[in-house]
Amino acid sequence: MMNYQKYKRFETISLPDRTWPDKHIEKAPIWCSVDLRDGNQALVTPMKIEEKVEMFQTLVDLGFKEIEVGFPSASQIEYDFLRLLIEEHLIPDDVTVQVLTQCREHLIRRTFEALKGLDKAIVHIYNSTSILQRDVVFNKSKEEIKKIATDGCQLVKDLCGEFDGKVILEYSPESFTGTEMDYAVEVCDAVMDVWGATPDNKVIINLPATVEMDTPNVYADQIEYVGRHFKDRNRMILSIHPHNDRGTGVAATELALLAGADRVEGTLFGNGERTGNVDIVTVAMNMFVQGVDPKLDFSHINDVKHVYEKCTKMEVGPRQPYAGQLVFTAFSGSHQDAINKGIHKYRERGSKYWEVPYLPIDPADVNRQYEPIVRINSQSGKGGVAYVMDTIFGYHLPKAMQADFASDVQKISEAEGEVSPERIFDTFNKDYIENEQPLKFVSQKLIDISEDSSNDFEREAIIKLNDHGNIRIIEGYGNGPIDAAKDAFNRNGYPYMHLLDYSEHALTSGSSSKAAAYVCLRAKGTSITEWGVGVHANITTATIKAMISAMNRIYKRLDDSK
Ligand SMILES: CC(=O)SCCNC(=O)CCNC(=O)[C@H](O)C(C)(C)COP(=O)(O)OP(=O)(O)OC[C@H]1O[C@@H](n2cnc3c(N)ncnc32)[C@H](O)[C@@H]1OP(=O)(O)O
Ligand SMILES: CC(C)C(=O)C(=O)O
Repeated sequence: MMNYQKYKRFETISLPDRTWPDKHIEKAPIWCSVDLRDGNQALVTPMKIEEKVEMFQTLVDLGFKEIEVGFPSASQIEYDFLRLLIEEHLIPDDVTVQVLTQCREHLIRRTFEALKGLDKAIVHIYNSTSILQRDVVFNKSKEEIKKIATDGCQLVKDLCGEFDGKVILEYSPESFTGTEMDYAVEVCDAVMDVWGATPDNKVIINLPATVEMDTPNVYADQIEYVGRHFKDRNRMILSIHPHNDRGTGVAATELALLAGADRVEGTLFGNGERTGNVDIVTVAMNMFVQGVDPKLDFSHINDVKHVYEKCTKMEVGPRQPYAGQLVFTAFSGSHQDAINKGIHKYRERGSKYWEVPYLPIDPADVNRQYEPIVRINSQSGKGGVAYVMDTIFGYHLPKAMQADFASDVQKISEAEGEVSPERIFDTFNKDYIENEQPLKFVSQKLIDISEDSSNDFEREAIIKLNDHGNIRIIEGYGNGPIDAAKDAFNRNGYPYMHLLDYSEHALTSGSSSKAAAYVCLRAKGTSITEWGVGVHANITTATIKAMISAMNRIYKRLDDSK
C-alpha cells in the first residue's frame, strides 16, 4: 500500500458561478515561446549559441511574435546570445524578445546592460509568492514578499529612463497555483500600481502553474477568479504559464483560455522543467483541428521536430500528439478498415470537412502524407492489407479476395512481427503473379470469328503455355475473350472450372500502361476456390495469366491435400 496519507490537496477556491465551462476557444491567444529560457534551463546540456540561434530562427518562422530568449544576467552565454541577436540584427521588427530576471538589483541592472540597442523588449521579473516558498525559501511575511515584487518593478521603471527602447513589463507571481488567490491579486495589483499601468500601457501579468498541483478545472477557476478580482482588468494582459506535473498541462491551458487568459507561455513539444512546460504544438494544433486559426504554422511538423531534437538533444516520443512517429499509423484491423473506407469516402465526396474515423487530422496538413498510415502486424485485418496494396502499389484487390490474401500476410506477421509494405507486395507477387508452376503463360492470340458462319461463337482463343515443362498450344471458343480462354482450358484437360468472380483495372502506380486482372475459379466437382492475378499491358493476356495463376494455386491446394 503506498503511503498516500503523506499528501494533501492544496485548498481550492469556491467559484460556483464560474462561466468558463460554457465557453469555447474561438481565437488564438498571444503565444510566447519560452523554449530558449524555461526549456533551455531544464536541459541536461543547455543549448550552445549556434543552437539557440537555430531555435530562435525556427520559432520566428513558426510565427511566434514574443520569444523569451533567456535569462541574460544568469550566465555569459545567455548574455552573449542576446547581444548576438541585437548586434547581428536577427530580431525581425514584428517580434519582441523577452528576458527573465529575478527581482534582485544586480540581476536587473545586468539585464538592462544586455538589452542595449534594442528598440523594444519585454522585461519579465518574478518572485515566488506561494505559501510554501514564503515559508521555506524566503522566510518572509506577505508584505515583505510583496515588497520584493514592487521594488523589482520600481527598479525596472527607473532603468527604463536610461534605455532608449520601449519596455513592456511582465510580472510573474511565481508558484501562483500554490498562492492564496486574493494575495496573488494583491501583489499583482501592487506591481501594476507601481508601474502606472493603464489600458494603453498594459502590464503582462503571468500566472504560472509553476508546479501543476490539481486538476485543470481548478487552474481554470483560479484564472477566472483572479480575472474578476484585479482592480482593473483592462490594464493588463493576462498570461498563463502552465507546467505539466500531473500530465494535464494541455488541458489546464485550454481551460484557462476558456477562463479568460489572453496569452500562453510554453514550449515546443513541452520541453521544460521536470515533466515540462505546456506543449504549444499540441495546444495550437488542437485549435487547428477545431477550425480555429492557431496563428502558428506547423505545416512542416517533422522539420520542427528535427530542429527541436537537434538543439535540445531530447526526443519527441512516438505517441506525442501530431508529431510522434506513430500518431498517423493504425495497426489494428478494424481501425485500418475504417480509415481505408473513410479516406475513400472523403475523396469520393470531395468533402469540405475532414471526417475520417481514427484520424482526427489529415496527415497532409502537417506534411506527413508520405508516411504509411496503415502498418501491418498480427492485429491487422484485410482492410489494412488492402489499403497498403491500394495506396502504395495501386492494386485494388476485389473485396472477396482481400481476406484470402490477408490470411497469407497474417501467417507472416504471426511468425515475424510487423510486415513492411515491400514484404506485403513481394508476398503478393510470389503468391499470385509469379506462381508459374506447373503452368506458365507463353503467349495468346484472340481471333474475331464473328463473321465465320460455320460456328456459333464470336472469338477463338489460341493459348500457348508451358505445362510441366512441355509447350502446349490449346484452343477454345466463346462469345468473349474470357469465355473463349476458359473454354480452351476446359476442353483440354485442365481443372474444369467455374469462373466465380472477375475484375480488372488499369495500374496507375508505377507501370501506367499495364492492367491487373483478378479471377476467382472453383475447380468443378470440388469446393476448392482460388484467386489468381495477372498483370499485362493487354487486358486479355492479363486475364488469361490470372486464370493460370488461379489454376496453379488450385493444383497446389490439391497437392497439399494429398
Ligand atoms: C520557476 C522558474 O523557472 S524561475 C527561473 C529559474 N531559472 C534559473 O534559476 C536559471 C538561472 N539562474 C541562475 O543562474 C542563478 O540562480 C542566478 C544567477 C540567477 C542567481 O544566482 P545566485 O544568486 O548565485 O543563486 P540563487 O538563484 O540560488 O539565489 C538564491 C537567492 O535569491 C533569492 N531569490 C530567488 N529567487 C528570487 C527572486 N525571484 N527574486 C528575488 N530574490 C530571489 C533567494 O531567496 C535566495 O536568497 P538568499 O541568498 O538570501 O537565501
Ligand atoms: C518565471 C516563471 C514564470 C516560471 O518559469 C514558472 O513559474 O514556471
